[in-house]
Amino acid sequence: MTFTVLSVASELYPLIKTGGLADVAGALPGALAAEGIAVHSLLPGYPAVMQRLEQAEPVLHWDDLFGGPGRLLAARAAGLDLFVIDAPHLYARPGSPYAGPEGDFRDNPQRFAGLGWVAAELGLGRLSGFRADVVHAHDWQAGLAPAYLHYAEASRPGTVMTVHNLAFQGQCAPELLAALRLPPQAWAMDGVEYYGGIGFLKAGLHFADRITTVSPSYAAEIRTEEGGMGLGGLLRSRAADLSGILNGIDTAVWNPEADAALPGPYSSDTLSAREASRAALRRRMGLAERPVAPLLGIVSRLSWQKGMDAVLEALPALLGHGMQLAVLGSGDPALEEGFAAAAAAHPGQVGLHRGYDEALAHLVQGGSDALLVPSRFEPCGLTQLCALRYGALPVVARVGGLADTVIDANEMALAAGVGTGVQFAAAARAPLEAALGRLAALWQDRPGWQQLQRNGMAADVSWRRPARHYAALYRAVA
Ligand SMILES: Nc1ncnc2c1ncn2[C@@H]1O[C@H](COP(=O)(O)OP(=O)(O)O[C@H]2O[C@H](CO)[C@@H](O)[C@H](O)[C@H]2O)[C@@H](O)[C@H]1O
Repeated sequence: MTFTVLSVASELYPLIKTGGLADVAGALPGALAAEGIAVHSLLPGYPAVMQRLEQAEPVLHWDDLFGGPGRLLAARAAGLDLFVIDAPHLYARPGSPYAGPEGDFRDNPQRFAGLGWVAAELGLGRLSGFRADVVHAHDWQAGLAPAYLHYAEASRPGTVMTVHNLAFQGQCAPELLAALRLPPQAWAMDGVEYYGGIGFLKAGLHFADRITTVSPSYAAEIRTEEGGMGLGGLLRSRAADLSGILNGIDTAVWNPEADAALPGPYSSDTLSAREASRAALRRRMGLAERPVAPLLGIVSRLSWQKGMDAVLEALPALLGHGMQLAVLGSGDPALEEGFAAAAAAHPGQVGLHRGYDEALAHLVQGGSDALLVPSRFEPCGLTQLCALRYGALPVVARVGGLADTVIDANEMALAAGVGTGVQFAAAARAPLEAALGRLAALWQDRPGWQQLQRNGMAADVSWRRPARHYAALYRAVA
């Protein structure tokens, strides 16, 4: 019989995406198919999702799904097998899946309890003809699924909880316990209680059979007091069940040899053809033609996590090396303003595109000489993987998945011919400045630089290896 996994996530590329979670949830099913694992993805029926469904068929109905009627649709879209929760009172809101103009939706606890509860229903076999061997919950939005499955006190599938970002934990008031269909005994340290409230991620981390996060280094970091962000103790107590599995990227979506967002294709054998992408990026970002020093790119949420304040602080040093900066991002208004001011003060040298633009993200990867990722913490990071594949040298903070995926071009690595980028100590001005100095020195040796590009482009950043790890984990918990 086919081994089946129910993947539960609040985002799924290409249907709905605010960050890397969507990329992972969208790419893993295809990669797992090669391992003989069939994945069905459960997600909320936001308008953007409902519009894209093919062959949607109602298969379950509830009169009261956390405040209104709901249906479960079995559907396909973008080559994925989906279960979509059609519950307009919870999900029929345009824009972000989490927030409106006034901030986070106040009923997010009910909205994502709905996601976890339907996951548990499916896991418990309520839909005839569907049986999951494993329920895989991603991030806090799916965190209650393992709790509902536990409290059902019935035969249940294995459960896996994956942390994509420990900073987002999903908490709500204790008074909601009954409204969220959690039994009274759930109100305990040994249950969903978390610092006096109900913790969605805490619940998932407590009840899931296995916990994963998206890199081995982050798996170690989150067991520390500081990296644990309040959950370090729990994660230490579950250390035996916690592992890190690196993310991959979809190498069909991210392929410089066939990318419609680039002016032309290139490969590691035809690096000179990359020039056209660099010229296009310069035009797009209003940057001067200036081949004397590397053009640095950023594709990022502009946030504290991503260390973008350090980039602004190190900007004089960056410009002092003659480097240029092309920034694609949005987020924290103060940081957006900071980069806008920098672009205004240094026309032709600093370019900014505020907002989210998928095609431009590809052009930044294809046109930059190096990609800056100075995160304070980074569970895995996907943009540095894209950079490796596109021949942009990743310049990354030595944290989490950035430390695990980029080989620092230090002397030994250069001598061994294995470097792929530059690492530096943390998201602070001085180490970043030092890293820029090293980058400028590497740039002086053009054949050496091209070797680093080729090393990066030869790295396997696909989902092949990670999918094997997930498959082994699933089979171990089923
Ligand atoms: N302005 C913009 N325009 C277009 N595209 C943009 C963009 N800004 C960001 N992106 C894209 O959004 C994704 C961001 O993914 P990341 O993994 O880098 O970070 P994120 O913090 O969202 O994910 C969290 O989950 C993922 C998945 O596990 C972890 O890798 C990560 O460390 C963790 O913080 C990438 O695909 C990137 O190209």
